Amino acid sequence: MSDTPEVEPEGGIVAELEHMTEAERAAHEAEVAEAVAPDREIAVEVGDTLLELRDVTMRFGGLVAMDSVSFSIKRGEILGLIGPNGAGKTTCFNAMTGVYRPTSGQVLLEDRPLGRAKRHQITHRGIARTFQNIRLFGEMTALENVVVGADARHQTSVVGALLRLPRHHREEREAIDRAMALLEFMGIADRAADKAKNLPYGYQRRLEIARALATEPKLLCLDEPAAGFNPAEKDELMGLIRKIRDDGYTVLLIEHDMRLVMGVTDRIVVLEFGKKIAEGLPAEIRDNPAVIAAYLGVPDEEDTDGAA
Ligand SMILES: Nc1ncnc2c1ncn2[C@@H]1O[C@H](COP(=O)(O)OP(=O)(O)OP(=O)(O)O)[C@@H](O)[C@H]1O
Repeated sequence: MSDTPEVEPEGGIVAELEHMTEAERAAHEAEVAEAVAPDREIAVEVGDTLLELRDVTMRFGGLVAMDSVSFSIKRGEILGLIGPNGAGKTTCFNAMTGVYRPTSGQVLLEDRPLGRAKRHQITHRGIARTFQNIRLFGEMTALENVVVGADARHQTSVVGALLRLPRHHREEREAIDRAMALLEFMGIADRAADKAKNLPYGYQRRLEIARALATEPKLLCLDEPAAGFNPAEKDELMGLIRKIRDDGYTVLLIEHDMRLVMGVTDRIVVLEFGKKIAEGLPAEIRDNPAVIAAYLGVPDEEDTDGAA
């Protein structure tokens, strides 16, 4: 982030796409997918535990936002984290990403406790997240926002950047190429050169995801990515989340829209008043009496959407 380059999108990539044959386009899409998931061996180990919460408790004064919560996320899965408002879902993300340190209990990534690791160290270890309220650099272009995300992975030092050493140049070029591939993967490459603040809302949400992916995370945590979306946009987002997983990423999803959650997740963990009340396959969760009771009297998602 010390030396954010002036970033120009690759010459006419979107225009080029329009003139491609079907075969050329398929080959190009495969290239994009390859660029988006550079660490393909992650897919080989699908099923191992990637992240584990062990009896995590999070207190704020007298309020217990998480009460001895335990669950794990397996590599290659899409895990849903649901629960009524105030159940502790975002607190759970915050405890996993170094925003808060658990009052007690442990978060382990690949069997190693996160311990006292700071946010940037946790990003380096492989956890990336988006936020309920969009947090982009509004004055930067879409492409620059993603390049800044990729900066978290750079090897070169500040001195290297200041002296414009060849290694710095190479990394800068690679970061721009990968950022462009990420924008394309998320379907927003046509606005790469626009300032983030001028992008339509749906583009901003997808840009947040592209930026999180730029850090090459082992685990991508999405906090209500469909907030404010209409049904068609939600369907598109479901497709994107599946595509991200199919590219070898593991996804943890907080979402209020039950149709989206049931339609895209492999497993679901349910919180209520800071406690885990259920865990299982979407069909099991849908029929679980404790879950149904937790949601009774809670406004329908159609009413709460857009409020985030
Ligand atoms: N920094 C904080 N200080 C005090 N209380 C907090 C803090 N962060 C969260 N809480 C409280 O912890 C509880 C859980 O909040 P959290 O935001 O995790 O719920 P949530 O399940 O994400 O809710 P929503 O669906 O509304 O986003 C709430 O009662 C909230 O007020």
